[in-house]
Amino acid sequence: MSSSAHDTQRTDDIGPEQEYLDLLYGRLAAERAQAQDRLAASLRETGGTPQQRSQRESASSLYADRLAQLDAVSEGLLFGRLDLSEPATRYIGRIGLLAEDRDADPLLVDWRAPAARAFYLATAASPQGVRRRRHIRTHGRRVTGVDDEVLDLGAARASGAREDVTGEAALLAALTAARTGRMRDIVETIQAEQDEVIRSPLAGVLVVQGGPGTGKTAVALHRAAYLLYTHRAQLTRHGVLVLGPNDTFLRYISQVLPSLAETGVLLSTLGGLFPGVTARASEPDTVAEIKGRLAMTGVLAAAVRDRQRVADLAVEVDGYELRVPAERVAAAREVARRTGRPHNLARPVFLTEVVHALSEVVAERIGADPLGGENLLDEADLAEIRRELRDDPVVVAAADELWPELTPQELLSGLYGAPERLAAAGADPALYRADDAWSPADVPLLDEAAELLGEDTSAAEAEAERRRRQDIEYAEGVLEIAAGSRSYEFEDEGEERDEQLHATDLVSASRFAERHALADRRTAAERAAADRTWAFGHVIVDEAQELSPMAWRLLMRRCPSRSMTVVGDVAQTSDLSGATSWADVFEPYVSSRWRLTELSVNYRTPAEVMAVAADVLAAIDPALGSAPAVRSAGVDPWARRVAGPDLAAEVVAAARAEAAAIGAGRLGVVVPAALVDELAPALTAALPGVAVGEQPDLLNRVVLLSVKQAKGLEFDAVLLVEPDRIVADSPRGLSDLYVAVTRTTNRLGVLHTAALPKELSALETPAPALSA
Ligand SMILES: Nc1ncnc2c1ncn2[C@@H]1O[C@H](COP(=O)(O)OP(=O)(O)OP(=O)(O)O)[C@@H](O)[C@H]1O
Repeated sequence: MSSSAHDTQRTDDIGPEQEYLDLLYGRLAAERAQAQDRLAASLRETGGTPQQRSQRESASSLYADRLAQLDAVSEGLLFGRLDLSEPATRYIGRIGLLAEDRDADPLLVDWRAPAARAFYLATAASPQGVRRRRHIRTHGRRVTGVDDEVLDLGAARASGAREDVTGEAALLAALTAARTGRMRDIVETIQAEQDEVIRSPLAGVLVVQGGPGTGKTAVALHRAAYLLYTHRAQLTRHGVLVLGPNDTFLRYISQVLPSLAETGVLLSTLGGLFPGVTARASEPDTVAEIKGRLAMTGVLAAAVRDRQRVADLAVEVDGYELRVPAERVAAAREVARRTGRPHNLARPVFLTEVVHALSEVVAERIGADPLGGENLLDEADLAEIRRELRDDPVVVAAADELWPELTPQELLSGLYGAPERLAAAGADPALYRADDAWSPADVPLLDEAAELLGEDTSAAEAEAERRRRQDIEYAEGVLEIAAGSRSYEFEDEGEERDEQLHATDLVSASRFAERHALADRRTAAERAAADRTWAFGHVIVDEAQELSPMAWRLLMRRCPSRSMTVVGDVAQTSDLSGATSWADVFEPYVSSRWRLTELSVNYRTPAEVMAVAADVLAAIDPALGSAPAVRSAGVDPWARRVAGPDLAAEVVAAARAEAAAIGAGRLGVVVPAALVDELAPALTAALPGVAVGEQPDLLNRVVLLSVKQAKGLEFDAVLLVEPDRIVADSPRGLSDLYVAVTRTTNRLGVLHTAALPKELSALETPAPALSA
């Protein structure tokens, strides 16, 4: 792709655009000052009815949000201008700014507003009322350049400009810029097919299938920003979840939404979706695959039933042994199970039944008529006996032995740690594990267990009530102190004194406690992160092909509205329990009511590398077509065979050369998982700033990582080591190889000690087209 006459860079237009940018920054500062004043005023106000208080709180959070928004866009505030045939001019930016005279046209149109859409969609063939589209490049508050496209079909044809790409020069600049280790937003150069996905309606399941580098991640994040803008009230209340494959990836994408002035989105991995558990342990892929099977629902249900035991129950109460036979315990269990309640909620029923049985034994012992008549105890006596038994810790402990209250963690570690429990639940013995380290594949199982066990919230409710009383007592104390200190503390401070007089004279302790109780100021995203049962307003899943059926089950529970955006590539699936067909994933939940859309252009990987990747893709599935690259890098990928003992030294030498070739960019050294530890010492000793480890820091210039870790990431250069082992390491090894070769934005080099996998044979003899 090259810049054309149709797409011109103009220097004489910088001055006027700079003036406009100055005007916008002036307006931004004024809006900021206004929001700050309003926030301060609303924070100063106190008192009023609960309704007034809550109105004030929402106003405060509105002003605080606006302030955060205005601060977030100080970089790259303005990036586009449309000259319309009406005639009129429209400036497009990261947020909208109104003129001081609110009736006048807005000074800046938010990129998500309908009025901005032509910026992304207008082409020479379909100009949508646009005469000229201008990309305005800025650095800080300075305009550094403008690129114009005149949307005139004749001119476009004459110049040979591409019609499938908008803002060619700006796009090219974005794509060839050195990577930084953090993904950047693409708001200035969103392409038409991406815009379509971003602005797709909120409802329903939207699946976005696309090859590597087609912008799936970028589009998913911009869609989150768009949906929050368009459905602000609804989505701020319920929250938006963005699910990514691992923590390194989440850090990689973490700047995109803040740079679009959106922060209320929960970014999480599957391992982070069970509050209170950090699930990062690794485990064999085969074990994770078993855990991901839908059959685990049956296993867990059986595991729960297995914890509801039947045996003779014997307790010593008041020096006497009371015994309930196993048959009676079995009957109690049956009554509790028949309630259909989850395990922990059915437990009180079981306890009641057991206590009933015990009370009969007691009644028999102390109330039996020695003359053989009716029992001497009446119903009130029996009720009293039952109450005492129920409160007796010995009785409760004995019942717990048979029907214990369980947390999901207790159920699961109890199951994994005992071969006999695994057998009783019909589970694969491979799930046996001695420690308690949770892996991401455990999270959907913990969630399933939580559903099966239910939570007895009565203790938590009692605790909440206790806290409320404590707060009131505390408030009473505060009021007393305030009353005492009034006379001397605020003598000369009229306003504050008034405020104190109100507090002590007019407000009861309970109202005071209520007013000063910490309001839940957390955002929906923060509250959602702490709440296992949170129902999100929208769920966005990236690298969705990797999720297991059990993981989908969890996600569907978190998204009862089924308002979801799912992006992925079934050709890149590496997890054994991942998906190879979207229909298989969604049909069980929404039957055929999901929409599939495809992204068709690869923005990341250059044509030279895609020529190699195409052979790998064909080996995965000949029916899959690869997305064509939007540009060439002008560098041929290379492969070099080296002797086994020299591998580490060769990797160091090649890494050094590649790092030098990319200047300020980033180099990814992608190796088979087993080689990471082996190569790390040599590489870190020889090159400064090499990142390696479970969560390597991508800001480093050189990163050593496995394919699994490299998923979703990109580097200016990729050095791929021992590709044959990557293929051999997993049944999905070819998909891993496909992921590895498509991580580069520019250069690809391969080092191998064994023969190259045949899918990379294009690297042995450079293809004629490339060597030309
Ligand atoms: N319209 C665009 N303008 C500028 N850059 C873009 C555009 N679309 C995509 N890109 C860039 O292309 C690269 C690849 O995008 P992204 O990571 O979203 O692709 P992906 O489809 O998720 O890839 P993969 O499946 O391989 O992980 C990123 O650097 C992204 O910023």
